[in-house]
Amino acid sequence: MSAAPQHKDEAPDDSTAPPLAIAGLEAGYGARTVLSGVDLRVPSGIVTALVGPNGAGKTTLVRAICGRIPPRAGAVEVCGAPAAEGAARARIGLAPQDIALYRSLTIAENLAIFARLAGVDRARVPACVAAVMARTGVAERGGERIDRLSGGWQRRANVAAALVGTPRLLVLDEPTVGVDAPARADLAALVRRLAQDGLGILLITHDFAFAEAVADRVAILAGGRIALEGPLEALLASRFPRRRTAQVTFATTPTPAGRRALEALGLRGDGHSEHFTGTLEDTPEAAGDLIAALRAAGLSPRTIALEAAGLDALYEDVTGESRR
Ligand SMILES: Nc1ncnc2c1ncn2[C@@H]1O[C@H](COP(=O)(O)OP(=O)(O)OP(=O)(O)O)[C@@H](O)[C@H]1O
Repeated sequence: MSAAPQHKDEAPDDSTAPPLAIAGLEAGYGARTVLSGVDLRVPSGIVTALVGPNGAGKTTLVRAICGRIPPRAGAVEVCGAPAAEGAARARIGLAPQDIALYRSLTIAENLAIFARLAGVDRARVPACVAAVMARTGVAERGGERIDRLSGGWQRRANVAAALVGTPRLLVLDEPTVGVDAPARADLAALVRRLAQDGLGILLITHDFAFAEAVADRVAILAGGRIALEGPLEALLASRFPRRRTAQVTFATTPTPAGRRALEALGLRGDGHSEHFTGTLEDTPEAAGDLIAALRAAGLSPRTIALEAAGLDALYEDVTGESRR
């Protein structure tokens, strides 16, 4: 990361401190407590994916990180500074879920505005814009209006805007919304590159495939705290040793009796869907045994897949919510 101060608010930070350190955070609104003891650390060069059910408090956590709501207890530090302080805010780049760009302006024009807002000296704005465009790979579209760009390019531009102040912590809030498959791969490569550059990255997402593709670590927010955190592979190995995820789909929603039979086999759906998931012992007979058990229950699935357990299995195990 560039160490040269680029703008007036850029206070020197404690470069040995992690980009983000949250300890015992309690936060909420009025009488409502949303976060009740969140501990989370995002080191430099690491992508941490934060997942959690709707309403778990992910947005509230982002607000606390950006210093927009004060901790009721505990601490949120960005590069060693309390989140409410200017030195912390100057070190955070937030790419919000809603694209935060002027739609009728070009990428370069947007970045120039954000650079000025971040306090970059007028004379240094063109160099800053060029550097950010090169870093995020948007230079080839720099002269195009935001509203003429695809979802993928808009998301990239949104990330570029978050980087104009040379942050050490990048917060990506649902960066794959509206992005098609090829552009998702490009976005994943960009996120990995930014982490390799040394940024600490907090990725808030419902897109588990993207999280699995880019994250070094995952954190599951549930019940007001981080219920589980660590490298995905290690978490899977400890939670599901020799387990496989079973995905079973039906042409139509099974009857209540069929659903009860599926539940007895350890397969859960969301109540309305044709998709059921569960985890099974990873044995050579697992597939055959499952097919036989489904037949015995009078169920004829359209597809059956046995996969290595992934983030969705972990999420379901921790939150009790099915992702399918
Ligand atoms: N400004 C607010 N005032 C009062 N309550 C709020 C406010 N913002 C959020 N909440 C409540 O706090 C809880 C957590 O909301 P939050 O938006 O942080 O969850 P989330 O995990 O981001 O959800 P989603 O995945 O649906 O975006 C919810 O019950 C929500 O209704």
